[in-house]
Amino acid sequence: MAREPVEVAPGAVHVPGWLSVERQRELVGACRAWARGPVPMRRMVLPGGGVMSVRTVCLGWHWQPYRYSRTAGDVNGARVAPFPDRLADLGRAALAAAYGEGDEDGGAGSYAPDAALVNFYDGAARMGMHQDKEERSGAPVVSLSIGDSCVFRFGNTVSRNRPYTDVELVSGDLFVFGGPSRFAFHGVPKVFPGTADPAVGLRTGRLNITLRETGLASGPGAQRGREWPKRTR
Ligand SMILES: O=C(O)CCC(=O)C(=O)O
Ligand SMILES: [Fe+2]
Repeated sequence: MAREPVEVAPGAVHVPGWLSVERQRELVGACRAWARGPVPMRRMVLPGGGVMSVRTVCLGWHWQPYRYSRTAGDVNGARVAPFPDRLADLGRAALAAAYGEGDEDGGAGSYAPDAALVNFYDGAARMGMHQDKEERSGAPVVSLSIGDSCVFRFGNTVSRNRPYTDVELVSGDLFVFGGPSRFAFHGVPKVFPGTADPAVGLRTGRLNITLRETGLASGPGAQRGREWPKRTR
């Protein structure tokens, strides 16, 4: 059962226990398939040559530090898998759960995510404080967590330093950041290995799926990001 949403910062909402165990199992199965390709899940290489500890595969648009493209020039040159409609539906439901918004323009019903990053963390993986800022849309980011619990550090829009709030994200939790928090720094300083419920189908590790509106393509939904706060940085 979903517990009450908690507003961690203005526009940043944690909804514990939002995904049912069945839905989590389904997503774990889907992530296994997405991880195989056409662009395989891999550790991203940063422009300075460092290699991320998290493994990532993208849907809809390929993200590599620090831009989106349709093809994965940094992996195998293949075009990324299309963005699945059911993830867009899940994104709209997530926004409604976090913000309680309906079908009005700019509300949950008009959310049209077109890119997903699927991240896998083993027990030693971390993600440093960063902003999700390659999107041209100011629409919220929807984040779903499955498997091992972690510390999710949610900060401010000015720097990667304090003030920030550490939130424990548990399997099934939803976290949405939009509005004034859309371009806040955030990261994952710690994963707790072995804390996952085996019923979700992940023996070890943590999966995180973020849904984003890139604002990059023309077509339905492309202008909807205008309804959300414009990025300022
Ligand atoms: O793993 C998480 O909870 C956050 C992932 C994230 O920030 C990202 O993919 O940009
Ligand atoms: Fe992020």
